[in-house]
Amino acid sequence: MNNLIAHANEKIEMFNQGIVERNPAEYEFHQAVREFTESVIPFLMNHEKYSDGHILERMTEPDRIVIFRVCWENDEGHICCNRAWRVQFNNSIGPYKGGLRFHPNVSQGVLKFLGFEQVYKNALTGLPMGGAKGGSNFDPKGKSDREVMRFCQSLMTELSRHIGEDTDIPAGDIGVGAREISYLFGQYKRLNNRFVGTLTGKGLSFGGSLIRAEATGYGVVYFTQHVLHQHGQSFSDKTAVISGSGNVALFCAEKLIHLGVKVVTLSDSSGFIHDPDGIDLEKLHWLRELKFNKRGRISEYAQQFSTAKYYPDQRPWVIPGDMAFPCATQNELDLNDAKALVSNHILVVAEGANMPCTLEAVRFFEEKEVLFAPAKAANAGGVAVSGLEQSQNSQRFAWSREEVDERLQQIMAHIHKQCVEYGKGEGDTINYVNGANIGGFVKVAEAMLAYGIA
Ligand SMILES: NC(=O)C1=CN([C@@H]2O[C@H](COP(=O)(O)OP(=O)(O)OC[C@H]3O[C@@H](n4cnc5c(N)ncnc54)[C@H](OP(=O)(O)O)[C@@H]3O)[C@@H](O)[C@H]2O)C=CC1
Ligand SMILES: N=C(CCC(=O)O)C(=O)O
Repeated sequence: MNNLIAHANEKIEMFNQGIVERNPAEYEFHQAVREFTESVIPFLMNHEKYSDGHILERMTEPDRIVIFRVCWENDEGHICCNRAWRVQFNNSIGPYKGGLRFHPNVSQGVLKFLGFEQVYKNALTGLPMGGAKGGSNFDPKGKSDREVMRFCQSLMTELSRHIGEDTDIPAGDIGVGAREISYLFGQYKRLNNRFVGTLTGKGLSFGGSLIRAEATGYGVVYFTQHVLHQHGQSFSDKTAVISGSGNVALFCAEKLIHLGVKVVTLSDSSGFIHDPDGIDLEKLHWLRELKFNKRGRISEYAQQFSTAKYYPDQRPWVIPGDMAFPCATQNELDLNDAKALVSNHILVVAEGANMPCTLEAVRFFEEKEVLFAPAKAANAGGVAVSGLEQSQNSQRFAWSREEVDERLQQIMAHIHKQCVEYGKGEGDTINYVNGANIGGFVKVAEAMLAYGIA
């Protein structure tokens, strides 16, 4: 057995050395591929059918990357210039599908990690969706609505050449919410004179789906329920620490509160608030108004509610809780944060954000037998309901809130089932990282091998 493990580790190191050489300085992409191959290469060694065909080399090379300039005029009449990308990673099982991110730290390497993760996340949903990701280094923070509109219209003028309802369907992500999707879709419709579902996360009056805004946050909670149930646990009498205060974090908090969980933290890029009494639905409603409409800062919560305290320039993982939901951004929870959570007897960590835990943190949770729900399984609810939005658009019929939520719950249950099937370890243990990576891999690999050398 030790020889087998040594051989697998040697193959993993050799493959990832090639990834680093072929993709210089794209550190987030290296990290995503390393985590994936640490699950898949040992699986390949026991499944000959996948080991030829150069499958991993092909899977870790995007089909194409479009990179383009976006020029726009600010409110002072000055010309501004940003860079944008669309990484169309893999459409083996369906048209490219994935979000658009507007943030100053967006780079090709970040979007390749996001696009790569999206391929296997989308595969786990069971819906016909390939993987892609796009975005720009444009910072929507502090911009007027008109400036955001001008930027979105300029970006879509180029992006529309590369997308379509059967080609590539973008959606939201960090910095791309309802406002941005509306400007992008309006420009796409104008340029093409076609009203088709080429973006998801649209407004309800123009083809959007009920529950899409809530879907990622709700889905993380549904998935976590399955993980706890699988291990004889439940949400009863539990406390949750959450990071972020955007689309994913606020609806994760909402669903947890609905299910009786005490939510005690939320954060943004300036710091976090701790409310020991718990964030209730009334406080959450105030927060949604603050974040989505007034575009305020989380620090204002502590000014509004005297039970809460604001911690500038810190992350919430020092606050004791049973469950941690990182819902902000990549690598926001490192080894020191993981040690703090374990010292406070954390029971489960569920990733609402994409790759929020560093590899060292994930390995530490594994070593300490913390229940760990990885992003490509736990946060797939958003893209799943995006897929359901496409289904509704195709049939030109909208389902009720209950119908969409029921389908979302079924999809999250299906994802959990695949994780159990492919993640079974010794005894009754389940490695959800292996389960998600291998479950996603198998579906994509079957299609790629069937196509031959393509
Ligand atoms: N939207 C979706 O459908 C899905 C999103 N995700 C992932 O969930 C995460 C959050 O996305 P979403 O809620 O949509 O985005 P939002 O823009 O709505 O919210 C992002 C939140 O994260 C915080 N944040 C962003 N960058 C940083 C940073 N560098 N350091 C600390 N905090 C940061 C923001 O704070 P501030 O306001 O200060 O910037 C904000 O509170 C991302 O990883 C995204 O990829 C995953 C699946 C689906
Ligand atoms: N940002 C998203 C949602 C993508 C989508 O809905 O197409 C993600 O899954 O990371």
